[in-house]
Amino acid sequence: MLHFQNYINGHLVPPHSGKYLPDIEPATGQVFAQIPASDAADVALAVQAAEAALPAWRMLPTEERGRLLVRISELIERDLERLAEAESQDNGKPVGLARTVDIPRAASNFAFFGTAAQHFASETHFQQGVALNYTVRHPVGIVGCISPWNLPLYLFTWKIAPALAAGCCVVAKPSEITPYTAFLLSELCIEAGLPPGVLNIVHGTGLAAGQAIVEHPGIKAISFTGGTKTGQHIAGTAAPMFKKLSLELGGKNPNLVFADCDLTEAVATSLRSSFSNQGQICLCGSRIFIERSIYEPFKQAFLAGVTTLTVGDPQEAATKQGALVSEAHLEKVLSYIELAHQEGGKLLAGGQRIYLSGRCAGGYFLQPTVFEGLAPDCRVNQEEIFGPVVTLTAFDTEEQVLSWANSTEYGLAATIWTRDLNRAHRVAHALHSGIVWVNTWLHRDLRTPFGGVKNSGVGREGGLEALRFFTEPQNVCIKL
Ligand SMILES: NC(=O)C1=CN([C@@H]2O[C@H](COP(=O)(O)OP(=O)(O)OC[C@H]3O[C@@H](n4cnc5c(N)ncnc54)[C@H](O)[C@@H]3O)[C@@H](O)[C@H]2O)C=CC1
Ligand SMILES: O=C(O)/C=C/C=C(\O)C(=O)O
Repeated sequence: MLHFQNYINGHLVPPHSGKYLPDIEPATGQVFAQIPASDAADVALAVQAAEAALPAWRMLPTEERGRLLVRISELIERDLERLAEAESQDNGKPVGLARTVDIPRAASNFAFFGTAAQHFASETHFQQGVALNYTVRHPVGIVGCISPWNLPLYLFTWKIAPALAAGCCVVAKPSEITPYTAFLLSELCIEAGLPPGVLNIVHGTGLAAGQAIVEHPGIKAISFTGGTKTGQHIAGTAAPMFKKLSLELGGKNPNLVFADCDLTEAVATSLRSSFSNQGQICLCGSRIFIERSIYEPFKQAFLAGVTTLTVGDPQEAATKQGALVSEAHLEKVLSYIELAHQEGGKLLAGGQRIYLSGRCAGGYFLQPTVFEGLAPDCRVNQEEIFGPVVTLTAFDTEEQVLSWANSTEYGLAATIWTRDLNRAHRVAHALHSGIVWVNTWLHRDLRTPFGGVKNSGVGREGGLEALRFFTEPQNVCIKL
């Protein structure tokens, strides 16, 4: 049985309470590790360590901070295979996905922000003969980074790397459901020579460790990715304390397929945007709207594609769909499948839990599921399911599909499939969505602003936006 520890003040330490929580492998349903059940006492120690480390870290030349981040990135690349296997075991995702997407992206996050900070310039405002204003961007101080279970190391490092690059010290908490790679990261930070206290990783539940991070008065900003309800709760605690907040929350993303698209490409990418990571990505396109004249050909090709998505042991190379992250999450997704039936949906594919044999007999597997015939305003088409369940709906006009696409409380990402450039721009601008992809999906350039509107969040991550979030601008005005 593995035993993970907290990473506080440069050391791997047990939780103050001495208590541990079980970490379950979703593919088997078996406990494979114990994780610290940390609480406010551990968070207080982490903040103390961060406070001690902050003066030296913020004064370190940007290039030197960058060198350390690039070193961590290199160590992640060196350990790619081990990290990918750990991620797959902890999360249930196919190991091939962890190897090609999750872990390389975690390495890129550190390499990108290690160098991006060196290109982060501040503004001057010159009034001829009157005054010169210049802006200095100071690190916010100690910041809290709280991440979810769906892309564990990918999203954990997406927050930590810019915070460190900006000169902040960090108290971070990975999801208690997928803590493994965050623990391995602490070992790599020690090996890289990151000064003690600069990054502290506290494991435990949201209610104990997470809440303590949000409530600690020494922590000046919170960067959070997770469920919209949790984000709302965090904002309720942090906003009255005047903490800076970056919230990346849920999505119910529309995928708009126009008749003039490249159908083969649209189908292939829609299969990915529907079912990658078992549909557990906030960017997945769970509502597919297809122009009526190509509805049938799209549907037939899409359903043929679904039959190729082998569900199986995440460790096996042939597996395209692994396990859902937990039994509770599987139950939640199954309850939406039941709801889809009640709301009058016609099941086109999947819809059932899968019971594998052998090693994975106790795992949380679900068939990729497709419905049609559901009203755009029904609960299944309005609420975030966060699993391998999508709906197909035919539309007649651009106006109609836009009103359906914009009809949810979310506004994270949207995809448009068309060869008409004018339409692509027009529809993109009319979508209430932080991110719009045209003829692609999850094409990422780490310099771009990342985040949503409406209940999908507050603020933006990525590139300069992240560096701005982790710094406070100070204006200095000199009379000329
Ligand atoms: N936007 C996204 O990408 C994600 C959305 N979700 C959605 O949220 C639903 C619930 O999933 P959960 O695992 O419960 O996600 P969650 O939002 O509860 O968990 C995300 C992180 O927040 C922490 N947390 C929970 N309560 C907290 C609190 N009071 N203070 C501080 N930190 C806290 C958790 O420990 C975890 O590290 C999912 O079914 C899915 O619909 C879940 C994960 C990611
Ligand atoms: O930054 C990305 O490329 C993806 C981010 C995905 C999420 O925030 C999510 O699924 O929660």
